[in-house]
Amino acid sequence: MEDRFRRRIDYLRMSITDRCNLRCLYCMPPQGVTSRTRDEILRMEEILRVAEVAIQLGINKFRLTGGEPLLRKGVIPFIRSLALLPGVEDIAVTTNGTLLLEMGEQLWDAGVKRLNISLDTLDSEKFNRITRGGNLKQVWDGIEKVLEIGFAPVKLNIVALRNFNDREWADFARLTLDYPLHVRFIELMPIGTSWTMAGDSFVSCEEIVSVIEQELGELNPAKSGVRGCGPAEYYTLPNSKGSIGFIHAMSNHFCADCNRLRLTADGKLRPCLHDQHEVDIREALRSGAGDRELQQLFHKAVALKPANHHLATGAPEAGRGMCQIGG
Ligand SMILES: Nc1nc2c(ncn2[C@@H]2O[C@H](COP(=O)(O)OP(=O)(O)OP(=O)(O)O)[C@@H](O)[C@H]2O)c(=O)[nH]1
Ligand SMILES: C[S@@+](CC[C@H](N)C(=O)[O-])C[C@H]1O[C@@H](n2cnc3c(N)ncnc32)[C@H](O)[C@@H]1O
Ligand code: SF4
Ligand code: SF4
Repeated sequence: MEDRFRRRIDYLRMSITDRCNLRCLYCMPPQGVTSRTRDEILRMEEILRVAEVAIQLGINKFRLTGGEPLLRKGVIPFIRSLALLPGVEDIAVTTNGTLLLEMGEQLWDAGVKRLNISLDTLDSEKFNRITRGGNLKQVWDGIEKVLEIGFAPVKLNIVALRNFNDREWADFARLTLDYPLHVRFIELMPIGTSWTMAGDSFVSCEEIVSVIEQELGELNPAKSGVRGCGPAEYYTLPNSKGSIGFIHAMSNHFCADCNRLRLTADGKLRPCLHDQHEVDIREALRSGAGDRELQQLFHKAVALKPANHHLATGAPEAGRGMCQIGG
């Protein structure tokens, strides 16, 4: 599919649950968000049907996210079925890593070969604080486990936060010397819970580059690139096993290259992360709509894609938080 700005849309990010076992300060309120009822959430067979229709329209890359996607009951058989659909070229998962130690092997066997794992600090006490209760060792053991299994690339997502992880950027960068990890610094976006904290906590990727270069020397653009469908720009340190990526969603947005649609856990096609428009596909699925009708809903969503987000100039709230939309 192509949108009205001639962008090719071939990537669907599917939020398979709005629930999470962590409560990251910038993503969720302490009590969590009110989850949709079981009936409101798409069943696994319904999500698979959406994927089939997406494939008919040229979408061949899928990402499972949430909430915490590995909490969703039936996620492994679902991935196995998704991987068997003709036309699927890439299945990736964005996860907080808490369940990787026990689920890594099953994920691999089901057909996932690469993972993005959120990890905002290498300090146990700070990790516990930012996630409101998480255990760093549990996540780190999971990371070592998936590296051992052979997942590649394994990417770490680090939301850059002033007065929180601003002394750790070089430590994260150093990890790439010892491990085949792709550490990615993400600019904090004002959405949901982080709407109010973005002003004080925001750090630009430019600043992170300069801090890392002061400590570790010049970063070079990654020669061979890093497999992925997203907007990160990758650099390397000499003799590193991994790379250092930057996701500058705020200071220099990448919307001109936007390639994606989202499916929310409650069955809405979402044209843009930062735009309230949504197209309901759940009712059509449940009232027996045929492929053509479902395809039309995809076309409707693609037609609603904005040229870019307007966060810098005071865009209206996204309407829901990252964990609900599928960040
Ligand atoms: N502005 C914007 N930011 C996004 C979008 N999708 C993801 N992001 C940001 O990018 C971060 C990393 O996303 P991931 O889920 O790891 O996926 P990715 O980096 O796009 O995926 P790959 O390159 O395929 O590995 C998210 O945490 C968001 O902060 C998007 O559509 N728009
Ligand atoms: C919403 S989570 C869902 C998947 C999974 N629970 C995880 O944490 O990886 C997806 C990604 O969104 C990022 N994220 C959440 N809120 C954000 C914000 N306000 N700005 C930038 N990234 C954000 C998280 O750090 C995480 O990497
Ligand atoms: S960022 Fe991921 S792990 Fe953290 S609260 Fe949001 S959904 Fe949960
Ligand atoms: S903010 Fe919207 S237009 Fe920009 S990259 Fe994200 S989804 Fe695409």
